Amino acid sequence: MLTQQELKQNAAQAAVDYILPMLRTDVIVGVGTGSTADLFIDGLAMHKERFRGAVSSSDRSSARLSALGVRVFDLNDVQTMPVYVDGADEIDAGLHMIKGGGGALTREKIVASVAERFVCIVDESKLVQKLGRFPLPVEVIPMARAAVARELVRLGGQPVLREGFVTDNGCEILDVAGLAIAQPEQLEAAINNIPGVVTCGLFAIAGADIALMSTQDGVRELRAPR
Ligand SMILES: O=C(CO)[C@H](O)[C@H](O)COP(=O)(O)O
Repeated sequence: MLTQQELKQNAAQAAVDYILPMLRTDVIVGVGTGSTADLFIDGLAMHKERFRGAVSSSDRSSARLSALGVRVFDLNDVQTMPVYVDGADEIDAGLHMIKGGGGALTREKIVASVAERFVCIVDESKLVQKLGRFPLPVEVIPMARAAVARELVRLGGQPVLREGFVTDNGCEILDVAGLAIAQPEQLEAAINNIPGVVTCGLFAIAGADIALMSTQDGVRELRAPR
């Protein structure tokens, strides 16, 4: 029986194997944030001579990449990336995700939007029939925290401020429990439209293109049905 850590390691290694054919000395790789992404960074860094560098979605991942000798680029200096690799807190069969457990959701959405392909690395515990068991992180401008929270209650959620946490963008996170996420694209748009919301952790309008999901029987490749 593989532990969750071993499952994460297998998903991360599968992503390294998946992107190896894309690496060239002018290629920049998009890199996510979290414990699974950390394992991907460690594996990726072993091939650092084969690609130019990385754009990361958090100060934490940038520090890990730099410490392992991978050059970290500012997204403003990068026009294209073949791939963005990141974990998720939940993923459904349509490859819609909830992300932001680590608080990096906004930069994750930005870097992913520039990359040609989003490869999600998860262990099978993250696969759900319907998103919403994991409280949805919503990054908010601090002065709008209470106003946004009232709107989230109107949408049926129970927002809780992530105490003592400030994002890399100097903002706050509301973790919203109790949302029935029947239509993830519509809910993502509705929440992102609330004044004061920087972004929400639903990645549904643009979900993952491929998920490498590790199971007790090996890594399964899931593709978005679009
Ligand atoms: O969205 C994220 C961070 O903001 C992570 O991808 C998500 O929280 C999954 O993390 P882990 O791989 O540690 O389970």
